[in-house]
Parts: sequence; C-alpha cells; structure tokens
Amino acid sequence: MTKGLQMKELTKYYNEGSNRIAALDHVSISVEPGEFVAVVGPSGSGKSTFLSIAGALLKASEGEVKLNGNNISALTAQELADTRLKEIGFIMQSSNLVPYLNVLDQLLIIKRMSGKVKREDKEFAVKLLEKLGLGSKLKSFPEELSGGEKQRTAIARALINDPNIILADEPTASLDTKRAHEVVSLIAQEVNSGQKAAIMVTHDERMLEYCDKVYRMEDGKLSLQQAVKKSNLKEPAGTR
Ligand SMILES: Nc1ncnc2c1ncn2[C@@H]1O[C@H](COP(=O)(O)OP(=O)(O)OP(=O)(O)O)[C@@H](O)[C@H]1O
Repeated sequence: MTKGLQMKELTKYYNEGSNRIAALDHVSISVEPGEFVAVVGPSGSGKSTFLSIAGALLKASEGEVKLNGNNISALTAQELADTRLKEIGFIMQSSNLVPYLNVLDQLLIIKRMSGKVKREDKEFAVKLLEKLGLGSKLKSFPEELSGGEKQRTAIARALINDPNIILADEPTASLDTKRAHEVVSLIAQEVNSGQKAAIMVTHDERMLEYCDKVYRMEDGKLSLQQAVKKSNLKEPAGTR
C-alpha cells in the first residue's frame, strides 16, 4: 500500500449564481512519507480549497484523492470522519484551543472522541507535550499561554492520534519570527522522525527553508516552484 497522500487531476467547481468557478483546475500532487511540502500562492488562488479536499473536509468535483493508499471518494460520511480523526492532523492559523481545558486535556479530549482514554494514552500525551517543550504547562489553560505555546499545543493535539498526514494552514500567521521558526521546525522534525507526509499552506517565505518542495497555486493550478534540499533544514532561530 502506498502511504502518504496522492491527488490526481483534481478539479473543484463552485457555483456562484449562474457562474461556475473552477477553484481547482486539474491539480495533481504526491506527498510521500517523510516529505514536507509547502504551497504558496496569492489570495483566492485555491489553497484553502486544496487543503480542505486533502483533509477530507470537502469533496472534489472530479479527480482522485488517496490517503494512505485508500481512495477517499468512495467513503461514507462516517468513514470520512474516522479518517480525519485517525489519519490526519490539522494545524490551523489560530490554535483554536478549548478555553476551559488545560493543555493536557486539549489532547485527551481528542483521544476520548475515538474511545476510552487509557493510561498509555495519557503517557503518550505527556511525552508529546514534553517533546514540544510544554512539560511545565500541562495544567495551564489557553489564556495563560503565549502565542507560540498555544500553537505548539495545537501541534501536539494534531499529533495525538499519531496521524500519517499533517495538514497545516498558515500555522505561523499569529506568531513572531522566533516562534514561527520554532513551530515550523517542530513540524519538520515530526515529519522527519515520524515519516509523516505534510502539506503547509503559507504566505511566509521565511518558512520555506524547512520544506522539501515548494509548490505554487495560481488560478487553481498547482505547479512545482522549487525543490529544496533536506540538508538546508535549519535549526530554529535562537538555538544557533
Ligand atoms: N464556498 C464557496 N463558494 C463559492 N466560491 C468559493 C467558495 N470557497 C471559495 N470560493 C472561491 O474559490 C476560489 C479559491 O478560493 P480559496 O479560498 O480556495 O483560495 P485561497 O488561495 O485559500 O485564498 P486565501 O489565501 O485568501 O485564503 C476563490 O475565487 C473563491 O472566491
């Protein structure tokens, strides 16, 4: 079975009154395990539509999406929800944490959604948070965290089910330069060490150095702009 994410000849139409807009126009891409891909492009070019289809949140009008070898167009709504929960980790622009849950519970609530929380789940969550530098913040609530800490909590939450696929939509939008480097380098490390396939939509040119490939979306068409060498991977600012 081919792991990772494959999209073939994807087209997405939106109906605007009597007009039909092709938000995606025959988009094809393959992201292998261990590969971190960036998608850049102007506003309205189709990036969010692309990420929503990759994340099984939206159906394409035409074309094929395979997640870990499974063609998702044939799945029922329940199977799609299961796929999203178990196989995909989403990291959004803002961390969207639940205000009344502490950092550890932000992760455990996701576990609870897929069944009973076992002791090893809790241990895994604590280890994950420690790895992301949040070991001293387990009992803190979102309002007590900095922007970078919130976003790192959101990354941990995206990784709690150990998904094979990571999708990030402008994950550095609310962060200063130092925190942005920190957050994206953490995603890059996770992709590398966990052999996950990741796509990050970004406007932030400074973050491209962490990615293996950079694609550009323009008028719904996706093209490879740049292949970046893994050896260019840099450590976060401030640690050098
Ligand atoms: N639900 C919708 N109904 C109709 N048209 C839509 C819908 N969602 C997006 N579009 C249109 O599809 C095109 C692509 O939009 P999309 O949001 O995917 O672009 P984007 O690159 O993510 O933009 P941004 O960077 O501003 O978030 C745009 O022309 C947009 O107006």
